[in-house]
Amino acid sequence: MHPTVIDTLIEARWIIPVEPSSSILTEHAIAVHQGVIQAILPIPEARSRYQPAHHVALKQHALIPGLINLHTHAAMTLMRGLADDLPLMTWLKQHIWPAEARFVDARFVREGTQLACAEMLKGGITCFNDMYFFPAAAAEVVTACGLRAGIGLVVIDFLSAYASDADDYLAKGLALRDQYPRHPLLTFCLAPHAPYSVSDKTLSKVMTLAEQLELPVHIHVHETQAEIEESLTTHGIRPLMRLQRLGLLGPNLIAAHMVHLNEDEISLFNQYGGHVAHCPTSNLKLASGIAPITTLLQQGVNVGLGTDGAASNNRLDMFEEMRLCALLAKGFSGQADALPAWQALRLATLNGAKALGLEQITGSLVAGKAADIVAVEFSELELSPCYDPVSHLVYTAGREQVTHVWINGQLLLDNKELVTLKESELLSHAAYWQKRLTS
Ligand SMILES: CSC[C@H]1O[C@@H](n2cnc3c(O)ncnc32)[C@H](O)[C@@H]1O
Ligand SMILES: [Zn+2]
Repeated sequence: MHPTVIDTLIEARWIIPVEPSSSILTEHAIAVHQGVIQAILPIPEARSRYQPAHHVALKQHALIPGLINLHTHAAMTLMRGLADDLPLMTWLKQHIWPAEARFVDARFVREGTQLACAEMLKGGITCFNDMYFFPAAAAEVVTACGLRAGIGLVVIDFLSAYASDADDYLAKGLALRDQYPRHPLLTFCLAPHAPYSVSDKTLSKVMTLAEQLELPVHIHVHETQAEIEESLTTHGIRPLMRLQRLGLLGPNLIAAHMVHLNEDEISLFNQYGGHVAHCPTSNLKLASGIAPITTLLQQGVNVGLGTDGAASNNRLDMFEEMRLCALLAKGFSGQADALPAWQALRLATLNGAKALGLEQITGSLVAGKAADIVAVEFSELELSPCYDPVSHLVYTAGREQVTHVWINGQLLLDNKELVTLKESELLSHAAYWQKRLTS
């Protein structure tokens, strides 16, 4: 029988598909053609069955599904370290929002998002769920770099350089979505910033549009105790109940943070089938608290992982989020098995894909899904010996060990070198913005 011609054959010491079972395949290869995983086979069988245009043999590596950053503000890389060691509301109102009012324009978002894409690619992130001003600039960057993204059609009830009022934000967002019909890498979410910054009237419009256009809704919710107290004072009701009253709870909701929740709220959120973007580092750094992830997972809520923006994390590093979420769940519950390594890996991959409605496309390595693949090298001293590669991935490895990244079958990180972005250009953009933000 003649071998089948394919684009790429990637051989590795281990393949960790994440689905359908928690199995680890040893000395296997992934056959990729036209952006799609064709098969995962033992290396000798793959070699005889396929004739690849590109053959990549990764002898000391594990292949994992691309990591999915379920909540970020990519362009905020340009504000990393601008204001640290502050609680959320002081950080936002006294530092970040004034800086955004002065400096954020389409160029800021383009160059900040490029910087974020570079950092995320180098750390094995293949897909991110973004929420920021000038989303057209982010969409342009994402498509040029070849990442996958959920672009937030942001709306907030204040004037910015991007839009004048809620209707203007929504009109601009919908026009952007119309520019990318059925794009292979871009999806769109309606992104009302938070219950405290978006009025009932605007949230109702978001709900109607989400239903009409079948769009997910991405929003910050119950991030701090102060948010809940302010809502009780202003609306006489907790934010989550307000979202329920406005019809926003449901399987299309991606709720970022969800730190302060009572038992009734967890059960209500679960009944509606919403998704949580857990951001453990940002929640610690802004002193917001620790989200009750073990309880959410026990109830059956789909929980993914996010970094939040680089100005509140300060890294866009999903290896760190995996490790931290597993450790916090143990410490918080007093149970060492509260969130095992396998589950942390699932949160960072398949659960993120589910939240974005992309579970048929990405989040695991199975035939028929897009080839969103990350290679992690295991030859460092601290990764030897290796009894369990998933244990090392979550508890020991870091983004420094990521060597190759494919998205939709396209090689975007080749032996730690970015293929579609120039690091020297990114550094000069960063220097430009540093000068502007400090002048
Ligand atoms: C209107 S664009 C998005 C908006 O969100 C701000 N932001 C960044 N991180 C957080 C966070 O953790 N909670 C709330 N808001 C956040 C960002 O600065 C933009 O203004
Ligand atoms: Zn955020």
